[in-house]
Amino acid sequence: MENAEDAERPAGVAVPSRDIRGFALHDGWLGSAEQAALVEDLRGVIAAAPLFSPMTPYGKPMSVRMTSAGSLGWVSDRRGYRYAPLHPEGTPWPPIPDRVLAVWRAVSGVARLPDCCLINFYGEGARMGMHQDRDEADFGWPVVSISLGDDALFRIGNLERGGRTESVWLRSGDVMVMGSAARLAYHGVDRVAFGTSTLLPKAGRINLTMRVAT
Ligand SMILES: O=C(O)CCC(=O)C(=O)O
Ligand SMILES: [Fe+2]
Repeated sequence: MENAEDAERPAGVAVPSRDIRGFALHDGWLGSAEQAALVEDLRGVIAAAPLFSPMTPYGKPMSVRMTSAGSLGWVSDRRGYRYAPLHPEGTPWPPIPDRVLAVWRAVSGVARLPDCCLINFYGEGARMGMHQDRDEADFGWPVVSISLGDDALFRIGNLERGGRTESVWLRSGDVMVMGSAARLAYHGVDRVAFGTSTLLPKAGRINLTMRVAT
């Protein structure tokens, strides 16, 4: 028997294992071989579009290093946050790997494909403060997140800054969909438990977020 929530889910879209304030978590979505293949794909992306430390508009470099794949990439500098067609070095971003797009197709529930995959690399001590993802043109599209490597303590807040928050550990292979109620919720990464995974040769964590930016 279908429940109301399943009735709203388009046919063929995976059912999440947990729902935390609208953040739909697919625990362990990717097996270890798929994770390793994704890391190989990302090596190619990073070779073409090297990781860089974005400067916040306040003039402080972010602790997370970033790059992107897709027709647009997310950049930040003294002018602010935005999506740009070129890497800061002046080259186009490489295409989003098919294996990454396959995750979007399986969990996003929408037919349109993302035009940006932001790649975050968390080295030792890196974190991400509470923020909303709101540089996209239309918040009707979900954001799909893939975690690879070390465990991360992900904090979920509210539609306004402040208030009661809830935290969840994201582990290598977890996939999370941030849509509808969760799309504009504040969120951040308090810390990464460095060295908890052996997926990446020098430890650390990679998080991919696929977005429809335009
Ligand atoms: O690293 C994560 O799990 C979240 C990343 C994030 O929120 C972002 O890139 O906007
Ligand atoms: Fe975010």
